[in-house]
Amino acid sequence: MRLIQNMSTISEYPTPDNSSNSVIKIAVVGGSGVGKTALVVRFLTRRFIGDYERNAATLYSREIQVDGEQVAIQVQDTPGVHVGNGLSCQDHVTRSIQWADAVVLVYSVTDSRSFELIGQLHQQVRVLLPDPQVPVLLLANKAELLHLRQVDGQAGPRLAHALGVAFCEVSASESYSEVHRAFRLLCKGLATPPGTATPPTTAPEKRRASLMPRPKSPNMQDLKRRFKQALTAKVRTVTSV
Ligand SMILES: Nc1nc2c(ncn2[C@@H]2O[C@H](COP(=O)(O)OP(=O)(O)OP(=O)(O)O)[C@@H](O)[C@H]2O)c(=O)[nH]1
Repeated sequence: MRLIQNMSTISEYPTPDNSSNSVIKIAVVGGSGVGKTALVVRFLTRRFIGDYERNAATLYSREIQVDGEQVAIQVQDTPGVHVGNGLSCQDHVTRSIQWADAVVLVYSVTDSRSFELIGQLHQQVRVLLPDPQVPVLLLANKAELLHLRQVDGQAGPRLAHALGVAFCEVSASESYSEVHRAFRLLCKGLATPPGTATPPTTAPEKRRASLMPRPKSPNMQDLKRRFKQALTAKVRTVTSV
């Protein structure tokens, strides 16, 4: 991986529990050569760099603005997966997904096999991150290569709808704004509104949980009443024997 200015590459792999609670963690997964690195670099630096070595899993860190708020994000660019006996790179992908607050599933519109992988990858995401509130984005890349298109323009939105995830079609090479919009869409729901920042001691799971609807708090009076009723019923049963 060449050195990219204005962006810190932290390490090959994130340690799941030591990152700050105020960081949004995004895992980018998909088939090989679909443009994962190009997309991440485009999003974080605005630049398209066309030539990368094969990705061996790189974690990028950056601060971005989401709705006027400065948000720290970490993006895990994972190695491409292949279909064989199951998915290869399973371990890398598994660890990245487990670590993430949000997931981007990438395919290239010029590669139908990368599209066919999405179903399995999504299944893996839902097993590893069963909370339905975890944002997942299906991202179709290389949209400008019209003459090489293998995946129909309607197939992506249809699949996204069936999986219950967001969808964007972009070209990392042609458009920074499309890529930026797609990632922002993902970050939007995760950015903590001003004045409601969670204390840094809170575990990352708690922040995710805070996005879920809270169960109604139990009414103590009602609980006492129900407890009393249950006891009375038991006493009645015992005395009637
Ligand atoms: N024409 C075009 N080429 C792109 C686009 N995005 C990426 N590419 C090219 O696709 C190739 C693969 O891009 P990468 O970003 O390395 O893909 P990757 O998914 O990270 O690949 P792995 O490291 O093998 O997992 C490179 O030659 C990129 O220049 C795009 O939007 N349009």
